[in-house]
Amino acid sequence: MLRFENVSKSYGSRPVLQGRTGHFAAGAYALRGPNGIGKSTLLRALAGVDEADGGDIVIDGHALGAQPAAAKSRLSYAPDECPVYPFVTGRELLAFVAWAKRCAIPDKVTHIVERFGLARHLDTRCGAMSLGTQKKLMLAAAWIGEPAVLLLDEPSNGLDADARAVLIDLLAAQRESSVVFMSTHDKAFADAIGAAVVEFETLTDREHVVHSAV
Ligand SMILES: Nc1ncnc2c1ncn2[C@@H]1O[C@H](COP(=O)(O)OP(=O)(O)OP(=O)(O)O)[C@@H](O)[C@H]1O
Repeated sequence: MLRFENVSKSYGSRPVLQGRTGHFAAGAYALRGPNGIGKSTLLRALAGVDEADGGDIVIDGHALGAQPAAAKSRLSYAPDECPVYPFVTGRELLAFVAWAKRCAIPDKVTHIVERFGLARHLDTRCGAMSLGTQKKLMLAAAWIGEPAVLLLDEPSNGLDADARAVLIDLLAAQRESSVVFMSTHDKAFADAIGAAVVEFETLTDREHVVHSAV
């Protein structure tokens, strides 16, 4: 479902990703590694948000380079910090994501919005939301479009205890049918989801990784 090979990325003359390779079947995976090693950079490259300099990325059978629209329609990405426009309301953000994915907002997302207690914030501008509320909104949006691959950057960061429990429940269910590939320093959260630990350093072309964690 998620396959990437020899992914590389530099910022200026500084290489951050070199030869990162991984194959992942449906399941949940907790990407671990020290601060600054490149986890967020890898997730952005896999999402096509920040284009890789080299390598191949395939999302649910679609090459991100050759078929970007098809590949992006099969993935969702929730960044750690929300790059949302401050003047857009929560409702407008969800509508925008649905428009970008050429689909309606599914009942499941409406249900997630309710479970996160987001309904009363939907007409608030994102810039006026707390960081935790913005985070919940971005996470709810990740369920739009029935993604085969969910790329989540530090998904438990900033969530209150109730929202964290809801997210654990959602991801534990989602891993049965999708790849949930998330960076996290939160071991208890990853364990509660039943996520397999993937050390960033092991994602190399020297050690060809094939993971299955359902
Ligand atoms: N847009 C950018 N421009 C220049 N350098 C960047 C940029 N984004 C990230 N970096 C650098 O790339 C390296 C990897 O950063 P990244 O955020 O991917 O690490 P990380 O493993 O996710 O860290 P953390 O665990 O702290 O979230 C860091 O040295 C960072 O300073």
